[in-house]
Amino acid sequence: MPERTQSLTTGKLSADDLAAVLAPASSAPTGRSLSVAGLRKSYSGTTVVDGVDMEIAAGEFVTFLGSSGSGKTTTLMMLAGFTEPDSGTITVDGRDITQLNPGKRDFGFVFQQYLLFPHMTVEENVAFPLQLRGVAKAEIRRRVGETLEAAGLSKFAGRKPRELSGGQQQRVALCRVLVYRPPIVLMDEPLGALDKKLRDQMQTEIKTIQRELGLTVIYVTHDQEEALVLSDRIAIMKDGRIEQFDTPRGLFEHPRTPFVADFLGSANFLSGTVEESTADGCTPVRLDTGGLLKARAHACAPGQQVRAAVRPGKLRLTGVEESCCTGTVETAVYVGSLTRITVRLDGAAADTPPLRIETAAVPPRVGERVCVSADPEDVSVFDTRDGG
Ligand SMILES: Nc1ncnc2c1ncn2[C@@H]1O[C@H](COP(=O)(O)OP(=O)(O)OP(=O)(O)O)[C@@H](O)[C@H]1O
Repeated sequence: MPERTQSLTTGKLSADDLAAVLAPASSAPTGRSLSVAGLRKSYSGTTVVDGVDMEIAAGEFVTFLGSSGSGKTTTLMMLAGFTEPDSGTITVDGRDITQLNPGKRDFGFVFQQYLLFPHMTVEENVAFPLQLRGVAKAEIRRRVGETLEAAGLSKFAGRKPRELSGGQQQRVALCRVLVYRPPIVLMDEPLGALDKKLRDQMQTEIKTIQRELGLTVIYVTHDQEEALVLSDRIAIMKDGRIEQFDTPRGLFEHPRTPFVADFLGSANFLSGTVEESTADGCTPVRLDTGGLLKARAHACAPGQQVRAAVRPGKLRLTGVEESCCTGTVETAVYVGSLTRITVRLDGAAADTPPLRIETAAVPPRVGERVCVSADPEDVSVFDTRDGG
């Protein structure tokens, strides 16, 4: 059965179909590059966006990820032109658009609230942006028809938004943006109101459409998994600043701050003092508890107070080696594909949290003596003076 027929019979959006319908004749990416420099915003004397700088390439999928109140939406609203920055510049393909009103920017927007016009049918909603742009009636009919068909929404064309499910409404909202092929699409928690299963499905669809059309997408979420699935790069935001702007792998494997190490996934933090570097180029850290943990090469001097960070899945339970830390297993909980273990290191103060370890190997028993180590490449070191 051809894919399009399949998508219609299942009633699901076929991302490939939608991309094929909307793709421009040329194979060049439709997305534009975006550059942000020194973006700031305060409300009543409180700075909520504090000097955001970033370069986003044409066709890139970039996500702002951070906890509530970290300034994600305010930054997005400044890019959109709905919020005026106190200072800073925004350029698209080298053209300064900082003072341009939102309508003139020609960006596409998809929000958590679908913001469909309730008095208009699905068809009228999707046609609206083309009417605004003065597209000829016959062309509007053709494009709207094709877009709705590809999205598996043709049979709902005459319905009002209130007669659709949440997922269907969000698909209409997506169609309404993609129908006019904006060079940059801004999305603020667009899947936030959908249940987990639908969210997972729509993530894949959004990613396929973005990639195939070469759209530049800037996305806001506080859902880590969603950010990892969708993004080429993620900007981790904290207190109005970008803590790190990097690929998902870069953030996971080379976090530049303790906040990033702990925010994405989670990390064990161990205080210690740097010892003389060894011939293998690693940074040995003598933990306050007494054990030795080797970290990857890091610019720090012997005697420096640091915190070493290592993810639960990267700690190994081994026999006694030179660079390991001994301790006792406190808990071991089987959770399906792996076992979550906590280990109290010898010498650890009673009020320090135990080490968290995840292993797919046969787990030790509670009360068993173990030796904990890690590949130095998986151990990050942060200077305590930098909040580490
Ligand atoms: N119009 C406004 N007037 C006053 N304060 C505001 C305004 N808009 C946002 N803020 C404040 O700015 C800070 C950042 O808000 P913003 O909505 O950008 O955060 P966010 O990271 O998107 O959070 P969330 O995930 O909860 O949406 C918050 O403390 C918020 O209360």
